[in-house]
Amino acid sequence: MKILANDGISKSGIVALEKAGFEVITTKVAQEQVANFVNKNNISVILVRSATKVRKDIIDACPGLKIVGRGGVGMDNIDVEYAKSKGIHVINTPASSSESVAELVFAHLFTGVRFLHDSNRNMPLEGDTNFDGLKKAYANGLELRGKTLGLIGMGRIGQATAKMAIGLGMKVIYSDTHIPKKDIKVSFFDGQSISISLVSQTQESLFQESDFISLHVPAQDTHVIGEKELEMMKDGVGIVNCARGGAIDEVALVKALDSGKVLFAGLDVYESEPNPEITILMNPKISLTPHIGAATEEAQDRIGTELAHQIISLLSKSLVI
Ligand SMILES: O=C(O)[C@H](O)COP(=O)(O)O
Repeated sequence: MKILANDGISKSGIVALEKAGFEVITTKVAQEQVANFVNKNNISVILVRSATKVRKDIIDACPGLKIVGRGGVGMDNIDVEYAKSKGIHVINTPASSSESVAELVFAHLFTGVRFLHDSNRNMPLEGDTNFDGLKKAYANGLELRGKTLGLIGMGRIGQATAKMAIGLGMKVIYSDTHIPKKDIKVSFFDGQSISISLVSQTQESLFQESDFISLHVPAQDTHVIGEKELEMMKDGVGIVNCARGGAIDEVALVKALDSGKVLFAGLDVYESEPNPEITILMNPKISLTPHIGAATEEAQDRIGTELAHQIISLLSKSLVI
């Protein structure tokens, strides 16, 4: 059986799949050529990340497809129900990247409270005498310790973020209509652990109480944070979005950054991806990354291995012929 890993797959995934007798093709096929390539090469399994879309058109055009695999969490680039209705198995790897995304959330938080994104751009070149001026400009940093982090969404990534926040000495609050309460267990290097019980609260109260807010929601049809929600927040709040672009109204965010209502934003995802708006890209109060929450060697290694195991297991159960 042939597998097209169109957005790449880790070496560990390739090794496991090849060991099981699959041929893994990692050529990047342009979106409009995917159906043609799949049919021409008798591809049975297509593996994607967020870049390649597996929509109805591809599913209809490729009757030989048996499995669509998403190396990652969000399935918004795949017409999941339609694929299933055609007898195609759709799999993803929801647990593999939580720690990596949570660490990126903190990279943005630390960046925001110490202005790293701005100071990196402005450090004086040779002969420039403005070092002291910059020292003054970035003199009002904040500590995360002791501050309140509000998490919108308490799934796996929300929980991993909560653990790190608790480890740093932050107070964690959250809002998630699907998870009314959650015990967060933080384990330390010496084997000891603590467990903290959290209870979901309304988004409104979370907006009012949080010093920093991080989003952990799937793709949305409507904004979770817009003008009205921003108004409810504390003055000088910091906001991080490593979830999905549509969760924040970027026009309202830029306005709130300009007015000083929001101190900084850390964005890994954008309303118009892969070409974020220039007002976002040029904003000195936004720390930017190009949708790299899951882009660590460790996460991709786990993702590749998990995809391989799932594919092999589906076949061994004779679910896919
Ligand atoms: O949903 C996910 O898993 C993340 O958004 C990562 O997407 P990526 O695999 O395209 O990096």
